[in-house]
Amino acid sequence: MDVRARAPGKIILAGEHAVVHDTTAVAAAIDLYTYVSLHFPTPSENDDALKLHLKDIPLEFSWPVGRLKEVLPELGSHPASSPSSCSFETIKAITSLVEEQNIPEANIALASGISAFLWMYTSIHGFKPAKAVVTSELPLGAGLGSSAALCVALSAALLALTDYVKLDFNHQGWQMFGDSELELVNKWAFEGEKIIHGKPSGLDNTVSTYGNMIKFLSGELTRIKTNMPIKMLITNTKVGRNTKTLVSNVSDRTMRHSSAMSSVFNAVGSISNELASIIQSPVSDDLAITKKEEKLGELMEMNQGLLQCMGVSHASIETVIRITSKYKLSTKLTGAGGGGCVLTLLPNLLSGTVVDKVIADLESCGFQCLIAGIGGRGMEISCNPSS
Ligand SMILES: Nc1ncnc2c1ncn2[C@@H]1O[C@H](COP(=O)(O)OP(=O)(O)O)[C@@H](O)[C@H]1O
Ligand SMILES: C[C@@](O)(CCOP(=O)(O)O)CC(=O)O
Ligand SMILES: [Mg+2]
Repeated sequence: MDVRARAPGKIILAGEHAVVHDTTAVAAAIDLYTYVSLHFPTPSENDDALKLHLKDIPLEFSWPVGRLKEVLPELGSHPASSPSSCSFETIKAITSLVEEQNIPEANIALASGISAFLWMYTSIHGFKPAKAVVTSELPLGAGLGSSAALCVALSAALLALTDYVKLDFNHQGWQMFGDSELELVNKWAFEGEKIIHGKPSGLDNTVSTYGNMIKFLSGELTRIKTNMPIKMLITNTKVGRNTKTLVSNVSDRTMRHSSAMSSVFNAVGSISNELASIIQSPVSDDLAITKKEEKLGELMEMNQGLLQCMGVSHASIETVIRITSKYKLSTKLTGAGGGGCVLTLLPNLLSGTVVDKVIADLESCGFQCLIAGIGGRGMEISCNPSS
């Protein structure tokens, strides 16, 4: 039996980092996905290994199940219905299993994703031989939530082949999970994110699981119904960064200046709440939309100022801000910052010619632009992967 799961990336419209410190953030799924296929070998295949194929890189890893049993003896007996955190000892054991695979130095950032795979796989399926294949349309480590999309797609594919999920195996194409199943997927994905991010808020895995646009506060989501079309230009500065380090740098700054940082986080929370209410309030005509867009743009600029205050902006991000401000457009970083991707609000009445000019200007600096659909589908599963 094979399954294929997909989970979307995301953009954060307001509230990254502050959300880790328990303030509100607003995020939306985007129509770029990570896909995970899972195959259990039949007895005739005579395969006694757990295999992971990262197809886009491309890299393949293989662990004989005997080796997994030897290094992770206490795993494999845990019920998949109650997600648990990876202990310090287990993460050390998993790290040694990953190191044995001799990942090329250029791809070493993948180690945490591979560790998350090993933890989630062995926690849910124990030492059963299998092959997982991962592909992604998302840039990795660029602020669009590739880590969460990987964990959600993995969690969904793994759970789909347990008794905890009821699937329609005759269904052609993508199907959704029920509410309690989605909740379980999200919880396991959060455990995977912890291995990659250290201290995630849970925002990224939640929006990737449920899709749409959400407001998120202290682990709780509220769905947002948008009452206006929102178009964002996503610019990838192509400056590599790592969410775990950036989140930990912000926490260190918070330790040093707790009162000042708490005011910064509060201000971000107010921005997220105002942004969410603007998006949800009814609109009568184009003029009303333009007025709302002006407010949204201003809030994005304010949020960017506070992210700069947290120490997570970057020269490349400032360059995008400078270029887009020539066209009177508002820009903020999205995700953990330090490089990665940047959002620019594109007003609905902005002409295509101007958009083309902005993109040409940005791309002439070596950046890469894309316009993704916002607020779409969450995690889905296909039981007929070839269809
Ligand atoms: N398709 C994938 N295959 C393997 N690892 C992945 C994949 N997607 C994400 N990861 C893991 O997540 C890390 C990037 O996560 P992170 O730094 O949080 O940035 P972001 O989530 O914004 O892309 C990668 O370095 C890798 O360890
Ligand atoms: C910085 C943060 O708010 C978002 C990180 O997103 P990303 O991994 O950069 O896509 C961290 C979090 O919410 O866990
Ligand atoms: Mg991430």
